[in-house]
Amino acid sequence: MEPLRVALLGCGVVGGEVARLLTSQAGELAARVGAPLELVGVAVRRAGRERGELGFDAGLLTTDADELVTRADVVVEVIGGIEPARSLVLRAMEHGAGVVTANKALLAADGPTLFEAAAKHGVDLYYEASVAGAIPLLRPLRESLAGDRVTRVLGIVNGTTNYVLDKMDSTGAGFAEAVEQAQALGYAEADPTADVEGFDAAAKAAILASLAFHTRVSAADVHREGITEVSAADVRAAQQQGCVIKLLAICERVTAAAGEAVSVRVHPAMLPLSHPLAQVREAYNAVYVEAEAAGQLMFYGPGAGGRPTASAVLGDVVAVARHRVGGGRGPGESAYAELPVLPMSEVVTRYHVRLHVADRPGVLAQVAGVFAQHGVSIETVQQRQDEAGRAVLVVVTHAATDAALSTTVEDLAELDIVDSVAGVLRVEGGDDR
Ligand SMILES: NC(=O)C1=CN([C@@H]2O[C@H](COP(=O)(O)OP(=O)(O)OC[C@H]3O[C@@H](n4cnc5c(N)ncnc54)[C@H](O)[C@@H]3O)[C@@H](O)[C@H]2O)C=CC1
Ligand SMILES: N[C@@H](CC=O)C(=O)O
Ligand code: NA
Repeated sequence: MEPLRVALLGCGVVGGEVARLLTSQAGELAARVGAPLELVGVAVRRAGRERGELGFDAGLLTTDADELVTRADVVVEVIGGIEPARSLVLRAMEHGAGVVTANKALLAADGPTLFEAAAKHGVDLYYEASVAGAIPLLRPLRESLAGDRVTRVLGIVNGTTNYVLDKMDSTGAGFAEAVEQAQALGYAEADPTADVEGFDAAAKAAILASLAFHTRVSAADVHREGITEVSAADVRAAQQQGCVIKLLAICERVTAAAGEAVSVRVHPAMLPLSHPLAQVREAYNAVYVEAEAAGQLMFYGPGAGGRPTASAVLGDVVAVARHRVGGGRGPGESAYAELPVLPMSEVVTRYHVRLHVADRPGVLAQVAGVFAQHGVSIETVQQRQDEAGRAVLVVVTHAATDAALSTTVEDLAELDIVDSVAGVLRVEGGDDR
């Protein structure tokens, strides 16, 4: 059988490992595909850079990615970002190549353009590595659950922020120090702002919601909050409550006034220690998928890092290559449901509110009154003293709309007896969620 030509775009953390695995496992991959996979070129940004041990012939390096994509059967895009990745992927498809990408930013920004191009040119588009690294998650959603009705996807989908929050919680590490460690371990994006500000998780949430609900959801549709506002005091407050703070991606099918809709959000949230997601450490990811017939499924594993991510990329390369050998194509875009995306203000959540208050009679009644005015029911209230001897009131609410909760907090801040709102965090994983 003629070899299948594989072109690799990008040779960084993920690309370097993809090249190594393609070369070191060549024999087994050929047996699984039914034809050898021949690495025909590796596009890099700069020629002549010191790259250490490559694991493949240095003569394959090229700075002409435009040319490389015209002479491949399978193009692997692991450059990241929107351009030139998008133009290269589209050019590869025009020239008849199947595409494998790990690029969630591109898929969440302009997925429909890529799917339409793949359909037009009759080629595959696979992207398992784009969400939750090595964990097989997109293929289960695209294929295994295609006969079911998914109602909810909830999980930790960013390794860097989970690593940072875990280190802050377990070792008391500072935020900046933990981010640097995550970068050194190859978990963070080229610009770690994408991780800590929640952009990476929001892109992944958009991809998950699109697949789960057969609806186009882009990154711009996702309510996004990162972890930069999470303080050491928040982490301690969560611990006092028997909780941890995690950055969660939550995609839900909801019934709104106007009919069925989806809500898609990424934000830090307190989770009780008894919740399985609370036990997810370091850069691991874990995602719950709830479907009407299947019930609750959980996917867990390494969500970031060069080698685990390369595993998912290689799995996709094998899938595309098998189609080239045996015929057939992977699933295309499924967006027939066209459900509207619910604004965050209408989403139902719970809050944990920490207030620095005057320590005198009547304070509790005034605070409770503000919650009542907004129709927000209180689950628990505790008063304690912080390290500086100030009175701290900790209120945990029942579920209410996000709009009601945020106006409640605004009005609390206006009360004379409230010195400051010390922290506000959403709470997930309780009995009513
Ligand atoms: N690192 C990880 O844990 C994971 C990364 N990903 C995704 O994989 C992709 C790659 O990520 P990393 O390997 O971590 O990034 P990286 O920054 O280590 O590698 C990207 C490489 O592409 C090169 N590049 C930039 N422009 C180029 C161009 N025009 N032509 C050729 N090469 C060019 C850069 O010089 C760099 O070496 C991104 O889309 C990222 O979001 C997905 C899952 C996990
Ligand atoms: N930067 C990302 C890499 C994987 O997608 C993360 O930290 O999860
Ligand atoms: Na994955």
